[in-house]
Amino acid sequence: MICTYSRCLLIPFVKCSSSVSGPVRLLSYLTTLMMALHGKVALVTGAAQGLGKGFSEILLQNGAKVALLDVNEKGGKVLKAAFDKEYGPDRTLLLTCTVESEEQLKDAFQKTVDTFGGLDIVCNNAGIVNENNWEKCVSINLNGVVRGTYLALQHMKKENGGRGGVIVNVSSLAGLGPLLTAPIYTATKHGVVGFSRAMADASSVCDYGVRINMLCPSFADTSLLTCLTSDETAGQFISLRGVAEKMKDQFGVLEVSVVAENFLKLVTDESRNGEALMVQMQGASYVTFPKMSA
Ligand SMILES: NC(=O)C1=CN([C@@H]2O[C@H](COP(=O)(O)OP(=O)(O)OC[C@H]3O[C@@H](n4cnc5c(N)ncnc54)[C@H](O)[C@@H]3O)[C@@H](O)[C@H]2O)C=CC1
Ligand SMILES: CC/C=C\CC(=O)/C=C/C=C\C=C\C=C\[C@@H](O)[C@@H](O)C/C=C\CCC(=O)O
Repeated sequence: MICTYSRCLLIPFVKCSSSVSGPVRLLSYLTTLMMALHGKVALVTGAAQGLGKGFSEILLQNGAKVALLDVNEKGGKVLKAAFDKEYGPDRTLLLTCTVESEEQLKDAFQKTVDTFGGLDIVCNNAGIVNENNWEKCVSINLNGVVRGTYLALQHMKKENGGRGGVIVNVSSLAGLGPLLTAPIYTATKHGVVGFSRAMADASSVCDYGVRINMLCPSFADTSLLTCLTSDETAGQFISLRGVAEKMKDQFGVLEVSVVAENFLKLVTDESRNGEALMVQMQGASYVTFPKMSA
């Protein structure tokens, strides 16, 4: 499959451990050179587990170098060790930080650029469900995405000497329609969609050279799903636990790899800007938003 992103082949990653012979290692090296994202630098927030881990892995499999940002230092170290073994120690950079802190996130972006020499792909993925501590949910899910988008543009937009590139902000199906069991979560994800669409239009008009898209998955097989029915995070909506469970059964639960494959489409398809890709069990489709009058 020829990918327009860099006119290279999107080919299955040849797994290569350190114990294999020279020719195989050479093949692995040549394969990496042919990868669609070879030479690209990516940054993923919330990378230590779940969807962020899946996004980071598919970026590595396609040749990118990846900065792994997460507040969970222990989880990040476990993932970094696994990626070092699979892809080599120079392909990833682990940075422990919270997206709630301007200072920490700014420092992480700078360390990424200083280490890898630039920035081409940013995935603002970190997110939580907490209808109890709803201010924290807004702070991470919406404010964190705004912060990560602005910091990404500082480094990526052409007027700043950046290389351009793509930002994928992770929303949800709950960013397109109301999830009655989690109204604050719904609000944050709707906010991610509205903000990202406006920023994509601004980027186009101002010629930043940066595409900004949204990923809107349905329920996916990660630890976040436990928040649907947990007293601590469901808050006053715990009485709707049954409704949440029924919705999950009706919508089904996506494999992380399926969400990651659709994430890669938003990264590599240079025709997409300001678009929301909905990922559901029955497949993925781009959202058609209502046209406003001129
Ligand atoms: N799992 C699902 O059903 C769906 C998830 N999403 C979204 O996907 C994104 C990832 O969610 P999952 O992987 O499912 O959750 P997860 O809970 O498995 O992983 C979230 C990651 O983000 C990190 N994180 C949390 N707060 C952070 C902060 N303040 N700063 C930095 N890192 C932080 C966590 O440590 C964790 O590694 C979220 O934005 C979520 O809203 C969207 C649709 C469906
Ligand atoms: C509490 C959050 C739990 C897990 C993370 C997450 O984001 C899961 C979201 C899963 C499903 C949300 C569904 C929302 C559905 C309703 O809003 C309906 O209005 C359907 C909305 C869009 C459907 C698109 C379509 O098929 O037309």
